[in-house]
Amino acid sequence: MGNKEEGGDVPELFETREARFRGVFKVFASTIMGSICLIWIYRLTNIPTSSSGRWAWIGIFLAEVGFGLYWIITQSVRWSLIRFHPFKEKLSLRYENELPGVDTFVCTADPIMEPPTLVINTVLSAMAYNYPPEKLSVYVSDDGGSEFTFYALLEASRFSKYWIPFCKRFNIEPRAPEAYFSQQYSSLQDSKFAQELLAIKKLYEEMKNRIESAIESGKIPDSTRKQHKGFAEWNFNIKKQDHQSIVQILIDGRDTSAVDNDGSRLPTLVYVSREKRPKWPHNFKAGAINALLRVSSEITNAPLILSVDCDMYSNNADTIREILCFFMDEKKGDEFAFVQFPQKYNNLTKNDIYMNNAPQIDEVELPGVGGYGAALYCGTGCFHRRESLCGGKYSKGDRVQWNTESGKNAHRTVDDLEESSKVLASCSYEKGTQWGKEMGLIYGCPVEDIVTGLAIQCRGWKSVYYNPKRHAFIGVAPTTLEVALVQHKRWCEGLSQIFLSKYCPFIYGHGKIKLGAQMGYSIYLLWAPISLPTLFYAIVPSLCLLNGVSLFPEVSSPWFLPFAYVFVAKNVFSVLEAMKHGSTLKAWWNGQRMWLIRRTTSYFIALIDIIKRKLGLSETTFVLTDKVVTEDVSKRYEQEVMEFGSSNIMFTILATLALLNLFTLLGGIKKLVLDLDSKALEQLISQIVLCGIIVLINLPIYQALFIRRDKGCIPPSVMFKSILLASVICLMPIY
Ligand SMILES: O=c1ccn([C@@H]2O[C@H](COP(=O)(O)OP(=O)(O)O[C@H]3O[C@H](CO)[C@@H](O)[C@H](O)[C@H]3O)[C@@H](O)[C@H]2O)c(=O)[nH]1
Ligand SMILES: [Mn+2]
Repeated sequence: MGNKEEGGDVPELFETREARFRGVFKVFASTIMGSICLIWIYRLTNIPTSSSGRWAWIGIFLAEVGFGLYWIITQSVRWSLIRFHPFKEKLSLRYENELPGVDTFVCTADPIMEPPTLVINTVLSAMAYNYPPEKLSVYVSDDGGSEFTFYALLEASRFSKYWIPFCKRFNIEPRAPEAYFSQQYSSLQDSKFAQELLAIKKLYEEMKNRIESAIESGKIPDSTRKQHKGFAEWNFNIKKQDHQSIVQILIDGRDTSAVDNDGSRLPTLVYVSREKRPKWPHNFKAGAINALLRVSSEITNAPLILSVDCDMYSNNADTIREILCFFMDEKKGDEFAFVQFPQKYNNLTKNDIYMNNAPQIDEVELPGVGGYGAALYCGTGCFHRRESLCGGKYSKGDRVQWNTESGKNAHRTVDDLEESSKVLASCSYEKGTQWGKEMGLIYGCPVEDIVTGLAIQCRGWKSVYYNPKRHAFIGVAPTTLEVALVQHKRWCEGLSQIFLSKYCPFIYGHGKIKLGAQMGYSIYLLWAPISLPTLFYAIVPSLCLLNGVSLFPEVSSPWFLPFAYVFVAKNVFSVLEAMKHGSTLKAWWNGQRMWLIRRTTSYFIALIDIIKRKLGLSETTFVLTDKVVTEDVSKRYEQEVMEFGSSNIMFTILATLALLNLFTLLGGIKKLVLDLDSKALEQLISQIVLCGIIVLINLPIYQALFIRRDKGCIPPSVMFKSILLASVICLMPIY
C-alpha cells in the first residue's frame, strides 16, 4: 500500500504545465487592444455630419464596440493555459487495493436516432475498462422507453462474457466492438489472436443481426421474450412519453457466480427507464441523469460517476486510472469536483466542413478556463465526484473516504433492489425536493451541463480539463448542416439563458470563481448577442458599397492602419493557432465559413427565441442530435459537400446574405468602373474587400443554389425566397 501513511512529502500523482510564450502573447494582445481603441476613437471623432450614412456609421461603431468587448472577453483564457499530466503508475503502486467504485451513466433517448447497437457499443466499452470489474457499474438511462434498447442491452450482457476477457487477454483498444473491428490489425500473424478475433467478430455480427432484425420486424420474437422477466414491463402499452418506471438489473455485480468466460467477475449492468407522464415535465437529459443518480445510489452508490452520451464510447481502457490521479492526489485531489475530457469524433473529414472539431476551443479556450480551476462541465466524457453532483459543498480539510463499499445491500435480492429503485425513478418522487435546484443537474436549461458545472464551482469546488494525447472518448459528430446548426441553436439558447438568469457568472460567480473564469464562461454565454454585430457587418457595409457610401478610412489615411492591423493580425494569429493544433488551411477556411453561418443563423434565431421566451411565448425544448444518416447523405459528407436539402428558415437567411453580398459586390464594382473615380475607389476599397471575402466564403452556397442538382442542394423554394429578399434589401436606402 505504499507510503501514504508516512504523510508529509508524498510525491504528487499529477503535474501541471503552463503553456509557453504567454509573455509574447500578452504583448501581441496589447497591440491589438491598442488598435481597437484607435478604431473606436476614429469612429467617434468622424461621425458624418450629413444625413447620408450617418446612422450606418453609428451602427458600425456599435458593432465594433461589440466585437471589441467580445474580443477582450476571449483573452482571459489565453493567459492561463494549463495542461494536466497524471502519473498512473504511481497510483497503482499506492492505491491498487483501495480503488473506488465507478458508476457509469449512459443516456439514450430514441431508438431510431440513437440505434441500440450504438448504445451497446458505448456500454461494452465502459464495461471493459482496465479496472476491477466488481467496482464498475454501468447504468443505461433510456428516455425512449424502448423494448429494443432493453433487448440490445440483454444481448450485450451476454456478449460481454466473451468480449471483456478478449479485450483483457490481448489488451486491445478501443474496447467498443464496432470501432475495434473497423480498424486495421497489426498482429494477425499471431495465430491464436487471429483465431479468437474471427470468433469474437462472428459472435458480434450475429448479435448485431439479431438486434437489427428484431428492430426491422418491429417486434421481439416470443422465444426471446421468454428469456428474461424484464420484457414483461412492455406487456402494457408503453409510449415514449407515457409509461411506468422500469429498472432491470441485467448483471448483478455482487453475484460471485456472475462471471465471464475466463471466470472473472462482471461489472453490474442496469437498465433504467424513468417514469414519464404527459402532465409531468421530464426535464430532458437533466431529469434522466438525476433519476440515475438516485437509482445508482440505491444499488451501488459508487463515489465516482462517469457520464457519457450514448454515442461516446471509451477509447482508452486506462482512463479511470488516469483521472483517479487527480481525485486521489494527497495535496490537491480533495478539491476537485469533476474531470472533463474534450469531445472528440470519429466521423470527421479531412477539412472538417462543419467545424465539428474546433482546435481553438478544445486546445486553447477550454484548457484556458481550466487554468482558472473552473473547467466547464460539457455533459459527456466527464467524471464527477458523486458528492459534488448531489449538492455537496466543498470544505477544506474534509478528507474523502474513497473505498466506501459498505456492503449495505449484501442481503437484498435483485427484485428488492429493483422495486425500491423504481420509486426513485418515478415522476412524483422529485416533487417538493431540491432535485433540479440544489441537487443533481439543474433544470430548465437546455445546456444543463454548463449551468450545473458553474453551480458546482460556486459551491467551492475546482475542476480539471484533461486533454490527453490518446482521446479518451469518441462520439458521432453531426454530418449535415441542418443538424449542426440546430445543435448550435440549442446550445446558444441555453447558454444565453444562463447569462440572463441568476446564474450569470459575473453575479453568481462573483467572489466564488476567478474573474478570468467568469470571462471564460462568457465566451460561450454571449454567443447570441454577438450575432447582431456580425449580421450588421455582413449587410450594411455591402449596402453602403452599392450606394457609394464610404464607411472606412481611405487607404492613404493613417486611420486605415489600425483597421488593417486588426484584420490581418487577428486572422494570421487564428490561422497559426489552428494549424499549430493540426488543422489544415482549408479546415480553417471552412471554420471561418461555419463561424459566419452559425452567428448569422443559429445564434440569431436563438436570440429571437430567447426574447420570445422572456415574453412568455415559447418553452424550453431539446432537439435531439440525429446520429444516423442515409447513405446518400453520408457520401456527400465524405466528399465534403455541404448538405442543405431542407427548407429550414436558417437556410433562407444564409442564402439571402450570400446573394445580397454577391449583388452588392457586382453593383458596387460596376459603379466604380463606370465612374472611374480613383478617389471613390480609395474610399470604398475596404468595403469591396470585405464584401469580396464574404462572397468567397459563400462559394459553396452559390453552388448549392444554382449549380448542384443533388438531393442536398438548396431547394428552389428557398432559392426564390432568398433572391426576393436579397433584392428587396438592395433597394433599401442608406441613412
Ligand atoms: O430528453 C432527453 C434528451 C437527450 N438525452 C440524451 O442526452 C444526450 C445528448 O443529446 P444529443 O442529442 O446527442 O445532444 P448533443 O448536442 O450532441 O449533446 C451535447 O450537448 C448537450 C447539452 O445541450 C449535453 O447534454 C450533451 O452531453 C452534449 O454532448 C444523448 O445521449 C441523449 O440520449 C436524454 O437522455 N433525454
Ligand atoms: Mn451528441
